[in-house]
Amino acid sequence: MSPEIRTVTESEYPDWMRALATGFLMPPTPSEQDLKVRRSGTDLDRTLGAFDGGRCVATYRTHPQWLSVPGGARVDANAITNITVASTHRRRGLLSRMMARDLAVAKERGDVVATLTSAEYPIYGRFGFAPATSMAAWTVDLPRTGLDRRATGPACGGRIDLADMADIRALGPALHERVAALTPGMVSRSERWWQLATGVLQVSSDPWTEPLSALYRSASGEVEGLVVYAADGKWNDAQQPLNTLTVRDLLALTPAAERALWHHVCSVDWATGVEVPRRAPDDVLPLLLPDPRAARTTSIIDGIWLRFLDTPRALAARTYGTTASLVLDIRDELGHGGGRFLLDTTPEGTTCTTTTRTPDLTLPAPTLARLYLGDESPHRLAALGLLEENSAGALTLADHAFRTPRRPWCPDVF
Ligand SMILES: CC(=O)SCCNC(=O)CCNC(=O)[C@H](O)C(C)(C)COP(=O)(O)OP(=O)(O)OC[C@H]1O[C@@H](n2cnc3c(N)ncnc32)[C@H](O)[C@@H]1OP(=O)(O)O
Repeated sequence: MSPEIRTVTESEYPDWMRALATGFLMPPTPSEQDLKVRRSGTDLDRTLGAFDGGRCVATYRTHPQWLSVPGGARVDANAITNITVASTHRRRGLLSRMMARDLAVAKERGDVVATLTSAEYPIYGRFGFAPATSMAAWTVDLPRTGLDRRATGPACGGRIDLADMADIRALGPALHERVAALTPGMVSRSERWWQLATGVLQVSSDPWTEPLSALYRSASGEVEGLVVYAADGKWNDAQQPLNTLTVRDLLALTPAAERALWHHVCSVDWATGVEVPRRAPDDVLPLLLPDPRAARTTSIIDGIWLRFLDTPRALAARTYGTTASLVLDIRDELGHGGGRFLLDTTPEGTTCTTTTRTPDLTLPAPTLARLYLGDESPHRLAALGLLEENSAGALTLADHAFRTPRRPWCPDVF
């Protein structure tokens, strides 16, 4: 008999957690404390398990989320996480069954998109997802930056103040929301997210050490940025400091804050390197340095993966770079996001409605997901055979409409 897929009950939760830890190749038995902390962040109504002979053999969980889109609006997202299938039950369709069930529920609930961050690239394309943001890892060779190490603070009238975790907890959430309104691709951070980031809640599988932090305040005293970083404490045999700082979070509301915070991190005594694991590929970091070659991108990978549940609402929620009228024929093999839509966007507003008009562009829903937040160029996607131009000029128009001045970015993995 094939395993039964259903929501998980309170008494089954420890078994579900054991299956999750096993699937992620972690020590399978969570401590009582870990169970308590993880349970407090789990909505059992949105937690699926597959059960075979009374044992949990697959896990799947979702939580509510908003996703920031170009122009600053937010769309409701079904954020998917904690997916595992036991090695004894892999490739028998369990993920496919859990995904089909959950996407239908999310659509019914009225979510506009589903989101996830993917453990491995090949898993989710078949379910209509595609990467909508990119994540770059940067490494900075501090002795080569050419920065004036005598400089002590921002030149623009603002100031940097050292902070502690209580400051970050108190001031971070509002700052994050303001930055998200300017940054397509960012997703909501719950109170729990801030508690985990600042050590109020801790789980042994993700050990937390208290980081260093600082705030940027504008000349008028307003908090416009924060940075959170940790040092690795390394020295060489000749008793010379060789610390590498790892930036856990850097949020900047204004260019002045962004410049000041990078300058601060790149000027800390004892530090010879800075690692920045999750930034946009077009981050201004290198160009802030007198020698931009001191900052290298060490990897660029996919960030947030997106699939449409309500395509017209998603398209109407964002703003566009130019006035455009485009008929998009969207193919979605699993349903939920397909159809032919007329996207009409003017400075006064945007509408997106079902139409029978001849299409200007034909594309699968995952291709639209790549375009949606502005990370990709329709011309590039057409060159890859992922998008078809049906009327002359439509590609160029779509390029001007969909691209954003700076690439979308999501600093979070969930
Ligand atoms: C959002 C997150 O939580 S990301 C974390 C995802 N989890 C993991 O990576 C943990 C380790 N991996 C696993 O637990 C499992 O391999 C899973 C969950 C990725 C896949 O579960 P399964 O039940 O084996 O998937 P299912 O049988 O439904 O596969 C459906 C299709 O996807 C393909 N597929 C599934 N996983 C993978 C993969 N990792 N790489 C490539 N193809 C894959 C299957 O081959 C199958 O293709 P087919 O229809 O052409 O035969």
